[in-house]
Amino acid sequence: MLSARLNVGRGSQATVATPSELDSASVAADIPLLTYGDHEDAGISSDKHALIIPPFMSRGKRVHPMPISDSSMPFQPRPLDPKKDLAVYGYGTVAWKERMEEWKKKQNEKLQVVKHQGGDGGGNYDGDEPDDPDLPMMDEGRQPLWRKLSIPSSKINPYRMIILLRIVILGLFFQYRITHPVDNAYGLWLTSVICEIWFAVSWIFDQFPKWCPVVRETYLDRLSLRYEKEGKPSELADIDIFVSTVDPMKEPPLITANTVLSILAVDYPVDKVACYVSDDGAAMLTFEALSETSEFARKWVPFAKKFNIEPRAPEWYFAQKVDYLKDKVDAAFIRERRAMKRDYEEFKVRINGLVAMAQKVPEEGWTMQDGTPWPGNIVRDHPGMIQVFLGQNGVRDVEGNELPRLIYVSREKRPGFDHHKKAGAMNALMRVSAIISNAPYLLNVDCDHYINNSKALREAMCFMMDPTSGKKICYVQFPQRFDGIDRHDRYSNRNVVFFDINMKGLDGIQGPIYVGTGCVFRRQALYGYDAPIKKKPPGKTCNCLPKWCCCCFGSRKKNKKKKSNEKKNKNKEASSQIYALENIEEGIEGIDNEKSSLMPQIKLEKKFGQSPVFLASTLMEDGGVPRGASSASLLKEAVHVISCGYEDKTEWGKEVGWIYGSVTEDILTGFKMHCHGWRSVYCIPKRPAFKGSAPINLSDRLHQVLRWALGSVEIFFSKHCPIWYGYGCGLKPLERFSYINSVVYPLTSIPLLAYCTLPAICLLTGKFIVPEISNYASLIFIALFISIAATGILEMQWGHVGIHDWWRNEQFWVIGGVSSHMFALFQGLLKVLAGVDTNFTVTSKAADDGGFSELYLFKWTSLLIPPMSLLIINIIGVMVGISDAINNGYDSWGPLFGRLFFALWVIVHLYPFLKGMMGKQDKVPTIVVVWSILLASIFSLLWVRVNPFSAKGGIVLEVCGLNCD
Ligand SMILES: O=c1ccn([C@@H]2O[C@H](COP(=O)(O)OP(=O)(O)O[C@H]3O[C@H](CO)[C@@H](O)[C@H](O)[C@H]3O)[C@@H](O)[C@H]2O)c(=O)[nH]1
Ligand SMILES: [Mn+2]
Repeated sequence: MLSARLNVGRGSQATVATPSELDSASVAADIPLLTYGDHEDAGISSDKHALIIPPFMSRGKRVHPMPISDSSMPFQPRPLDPKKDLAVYGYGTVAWKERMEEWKKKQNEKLQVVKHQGGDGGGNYDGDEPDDPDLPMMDEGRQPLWRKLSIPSSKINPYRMIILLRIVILGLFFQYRITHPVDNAYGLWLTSVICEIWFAVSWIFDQFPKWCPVVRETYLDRLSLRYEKEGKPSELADIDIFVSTVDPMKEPPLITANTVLSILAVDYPVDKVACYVSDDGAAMLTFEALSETSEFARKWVPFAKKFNIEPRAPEWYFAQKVDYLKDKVDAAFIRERRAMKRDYEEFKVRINGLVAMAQKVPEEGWTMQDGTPWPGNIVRDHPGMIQVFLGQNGVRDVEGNELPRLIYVSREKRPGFDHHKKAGAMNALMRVSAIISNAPYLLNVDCDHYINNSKALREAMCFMMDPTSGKKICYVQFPQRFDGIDRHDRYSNRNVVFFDINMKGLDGIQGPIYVGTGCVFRRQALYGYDAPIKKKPPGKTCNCLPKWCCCCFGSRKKNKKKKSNEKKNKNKEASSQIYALENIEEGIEGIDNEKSSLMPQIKLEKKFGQSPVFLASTLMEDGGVPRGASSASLLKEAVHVISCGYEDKTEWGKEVGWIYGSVTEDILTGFKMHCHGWRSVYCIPKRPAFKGSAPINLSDRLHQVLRWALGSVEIFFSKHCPIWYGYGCGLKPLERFSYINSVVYPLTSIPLLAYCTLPAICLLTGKFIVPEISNYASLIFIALFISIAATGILEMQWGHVGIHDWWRNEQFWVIGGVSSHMFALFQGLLKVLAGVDTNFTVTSKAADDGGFSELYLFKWTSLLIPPMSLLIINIIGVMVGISDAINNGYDSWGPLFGRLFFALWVIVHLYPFLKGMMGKQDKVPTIVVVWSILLASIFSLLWVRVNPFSAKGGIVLEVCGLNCD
C-alpha cells in the first residue's frame, strides 16, 4: 500500500493512503494527493517529495510524475515551444517572417481594387480588418485567417429603410396620441401614452445596435498552414480552459465529466491545453468524479481523436444514431465504438455510484481514502484545494500519447468573506492558471457547456492569432446553443433572436457582449489593460528608428521581453529585478497607457495582489511560466492565490479579471473591456462550438430570467451603469446603446404590466385609450403596425431566424417581463435601499434527457402570480365585453373590436404561460388559482364600484363564477 502526503494548512501534515492496487513500480515515494492549506504553511518545502504534486488516479491504477519538477532543477514545465524558444536563440526569424508576410499582404492589397460589397452604410467600423474576400495570393498560408461577410445589401437596405420609416411613423403616431387625449378616460389615456413613449425609447436602444450586422468566416486550413508547419512543432498559442461548477446535486457530476472529456479530447495540441475545474461547492463528489473522469479520459481521448468523432462528449456522442449500413463504416471503428460504449456505460455506473453514495453525508463528514477528513466538509469554511489529475510529462493515454492537463481547484472559503459567486471563482482560476500554465488565452465554460465542435479552439485562434487584427481582440464569443429543449421551445430557451440577430448586430460595432460561457479571452485584456493603440501604418522600418517606435511590432517587443526573462533565469528573489527591467521596457515602448508609466512592483502589487510569481506572470504577454521559481514555491503560491484574503485591497473584481457587483458578472466584465477600447468578435461556426442545457420547466426558467434581470438592475444602480460610466474611453456610442438596453430592460416591466392591464380595464369599463378614431388616425395605426411587422420580418430574414423562434421570443418577452423582470426590479431596489444581498440560484441541469418530464414539472413560485392574474382579468374582460355587446345589440360591436383585439394580444402572448401552468395533468395548481382569482376579483370589483358600469357588475361576477372552477 502506498501512502501519499497531503499538504495541510496551519502547519500540520496528514497522510493519505491510496488503495493497494496502486502500481507501486511507477511511484518511487510518497506523493501528495491534494494540495491545500493556507499560505503561511511551510510544510511543503520541508519535504522534498511534497514538491511533486502527482497527477494521480484516486482509484489509483496509475500514478504519474508531476509536470512541476523538483526545486533543484530549473523550472521548465513544458517542452520547447518553437515560437517562444526560437525567440531566445535568434529573435529575428519569426518576427522577420511575419513582417515580410505583412508587407507582402499590404502590397497585394494596394494592387487590388478593393471591392466593398453590400451595405457600406455601416461600412467597416474598424479600419484595418481584412475586408477583401479574394486577394489572389500565391501562398494560402499567408492569407487572412478570417473574413467579414456583410449581410447582402438586398437584405439589409430594405431593413434600414423600414427602420427609418418606422421612426417617421412613430413620430406621427405620438403627435396624434399626444394631441388627442381621451376626455372621459384621461387616466387611461395618460398611462397608455407614457407606456408607449417608454416602449418607443427602449425600441430605439434595441434597434440601432442592429444597424450594421456582420457575420464572419474562418479559415482553419490557413491557420494550420501558418502555425503548424510540417515537421515542426505546432506554433498555436496555449489555452487555459476554465470549467465552473458549484453544486453537484444541481449540476450532476456526469454532466461536468462530459464537459471535461470534451475538453480533454479537443482538436488542439495536447501540451497547449490545460483544463481547470473550479469547484465552488468543495464537494468530494466532484473531486472523486473528476478522478474517475481523468482515468476514463485515457481511453476516451485516443478513441475520439483516432476516429475524429463529434461531439467529443461521450454522453452526446453515443446519443447519436449511427447507421452502420448506410455509411460504409469500417469494421475496426464499429468494434472499437462498441467497446468504448461499454466502457462509457461502466464509467457512468461508477459515477452514478459515487452520486448515490454522496446522497447521505456521514455524520462526521466525508473521509478520504487514508482516513483523514475531506478538507471541504464545511462548504462555507474550508481551505483552498488544488489537485493536478493529469499533467503532461508522463501522463499517457492508453495508446501512450500525452494528455492535456486537468487540475481541480476549490478556492478557500471562510465565513465573513464575500466570495463573489462565479466571478470570484473565475478570478481564482485565473491566478492559479497564471502560476501553473499561464496560457495567453483563456476559455471559460459552464460545467454543462461541452465542446460540441472539436475545432472550436481553432476557430477562436483564427481571430486571436491573426497578425493584422488579432491584437485588438479581447475575446471571441460563441453563441450558446442548447440540447434537450422541447421541440416547441415553449419558454424561448434557445434565445435565438438574441444570439442570431442582436449579437450579429453588435459584431458590426465593437463586438458581441460576453454571455458568461463559450468565450475565449485574451488574458491581458482581462488584466484590465487598455487595448493596444492603433498601429502606425507599416512601411516605416523599425530598425532605423528609435526604440520607442517599435510599438508597431508587438512581436518584437515580446521577444525582447522573453530574452530578458531568459537571461534572468535565476530564482524568485531576483524577480524584482525582472519587474524593474520589464517595466523599463514597457515604459520605453509605450504599448499601453497603464504599463507605460514605470510601474514599480508596489504598484503591481496594489493591482494584482501579493504574489511575486503571479506578478511576474502578468508581464509575460505571450504566456509561459516565469523561470526561476522553485516548484515548492509555485505550489505554495497556487494555494496562496486562491485564499480568501488574497483580493483584499487589490483591483481584482474592480478593474482586473471578472468584475464583481452583479449576478450577471458577464455583462459587466465584457462592458469593462469594451470601455478599455477592446473589440470582441462573434464566431458562429457551422457546427455549433458549444452546447449546454437550459431549464425547461416554467418555474426554473422564470428564476433564471429573474437572476439575469436582477443582475442587470444591480448594474443599473452601480457605478458601472452604462448610462453614465466610461465616457471618453474606447466605448463606441452604439455599443453603449446596447449595454444600456441590457441593463434597463427590467424597467420595461412596469409599463408592460400597465399595458397588459389596460385592455381588461377598457373592457370592464367600456372606455378606451384612444378617442373615436378618424381615418387619418387609423391609417397611422395600421402603418405603425405594418412597420413593426416588417422590421421583424426583415430581421428574421438577415438573421436566418424562423418565425416560430421569433414569436416565442415575443411571447416570453411579455411573460418574463411581467413576472421575473418586475420581481428583479424590486429585489434590486431592496438591495440598493436596504442592502439585502442577492444570491445566485444555480439552475439545475437534468442528467437524464428523455421524455421532457421536466417540462411539465410544476414548482410553485410567487413569480407566477402576476402573469396569472393578468391572464384571468383579460379573459374576464373579454367575456364581459362580449356579453355586454350581446346585451346592447349590434351597434356596440364596432368599438368593442379595438378593445378585444388589445386583450387578445395579451392573452396570446401569455399562452405558453397558461400551458405551463396547466402542467401535464391539465390542472392548474390550487394555490395559483386561489391567488389569481383573489387578485383578479378584487380588481374587477374595484372597477365595478368605481364606475357606473354597475349594471354589468353582476355579469362580471357571474362570468367569473362560471369561469373559474
Ligand atoms: O457561486 C457560484 C455560482 C455559480 N457558479 C457557476 O456559474 C455557472 C452558471 O450557472 P447557471 O445556473 O447554469 O446559470 P445560467 O443562467 O444557465 O448561466 C448564464 O448566466 C450566468 C450569469 O447569470 C453566466 O454566469 C453563465 O455563464 C451563463 O451561462 C455554472 O457553471 C455554475 O457552476 C459558480 O461557479 N459559483
Ligand atoms: Mn446554465
